[in-house]
Amino acid sequence: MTATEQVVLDVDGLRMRYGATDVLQDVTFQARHGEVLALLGPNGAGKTTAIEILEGFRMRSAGHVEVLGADPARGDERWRARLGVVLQSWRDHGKWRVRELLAHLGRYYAAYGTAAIRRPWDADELIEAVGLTEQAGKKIRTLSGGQRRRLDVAIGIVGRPELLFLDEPTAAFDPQARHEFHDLVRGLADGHETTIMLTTHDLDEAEKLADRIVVLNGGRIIADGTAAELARRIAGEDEVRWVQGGRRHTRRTADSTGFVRDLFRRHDEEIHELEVHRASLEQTYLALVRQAETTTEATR
Ligand SMILES: Nc1ncnc2c1ncn2[C@@H]1O[C@H](COP(=O)(O)OP(=O)(O)OP(=O)(O)O)[C@@H](O)[C@H]1O
Repeated sequence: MTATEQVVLDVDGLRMRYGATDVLQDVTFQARHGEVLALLGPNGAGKTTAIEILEGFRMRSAGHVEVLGADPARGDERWRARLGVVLQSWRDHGKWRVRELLAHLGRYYAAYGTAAIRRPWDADELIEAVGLTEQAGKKIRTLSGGQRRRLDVAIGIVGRPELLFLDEPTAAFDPQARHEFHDLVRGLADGHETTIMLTTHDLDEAEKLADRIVVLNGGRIIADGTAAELARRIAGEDEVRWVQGGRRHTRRTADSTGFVRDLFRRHDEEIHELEVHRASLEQTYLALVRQAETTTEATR
């Protein structure tokens, strides 16, 4: 098995029940090594509950869950050192300086380094990777909201996690910080082969970052696939536009990649201004949730 085929997260028939209410029912999905998976869903859908179960912070009611080869309910320190978690903003240690705190927290991971993964991440390299070089010597309480969030991410990855959980990572970011953060996350997945599971309400972010999208609604998975696959489920077809011989053409197709490949094979340099449009993830997501809610109401 190659590294990229390796299943890092394996969830099968997960159920979580509070009293008489199931807040997660029959949740089944997997994530493979180096994948970025976005978990989407309306408020109260069960995202935080699911993630806390995967992180080993909450006991499930039923189902099979395997994270980095272990049951999170029984994960030991060595297992935990391979996970990274970015939750709310780091509010403690306001008097600590950025480099000092990261070097301090990093020391915990030194015992868990392997031949393949040197732990922890060198504090200065990490600070540069998250774009805090100018703030390295500053006290944490003097950082802006966006800088503090970058520090949260740095704290989450200082142990070079193999699997990283990000809970609404860019909620307080300005557009530039968001853009840089997206590059950082893609770099972690592509360059460092970190598997990432993130929750977000920002559908542009999910579309940009995620290799795969899982949509939860009312505790059940209502969709699982790439943004393009989900869009096709709803919209059915992509729209391809191009200019050929001075004329504008438009075609709807369920296989835009195959259509474009064929178009170039047949007409090659005659093709100009090619565009492929598919339903935005936002349109798709809203349609999926609406569809799921209509079905639930009909079966009530
Ligand atoms: N300890 C608890 N006891 C009882 N019910 C709970 C508990 N924790 C969460 N719930 C319920 O479980 C459901 C799922 O909550 P959860 O926080 O997982 O949703 P979410 O998708 O993360 O929502 P949001 O987008 O608002 O953060 C909600 O109806 C919530 O009220």
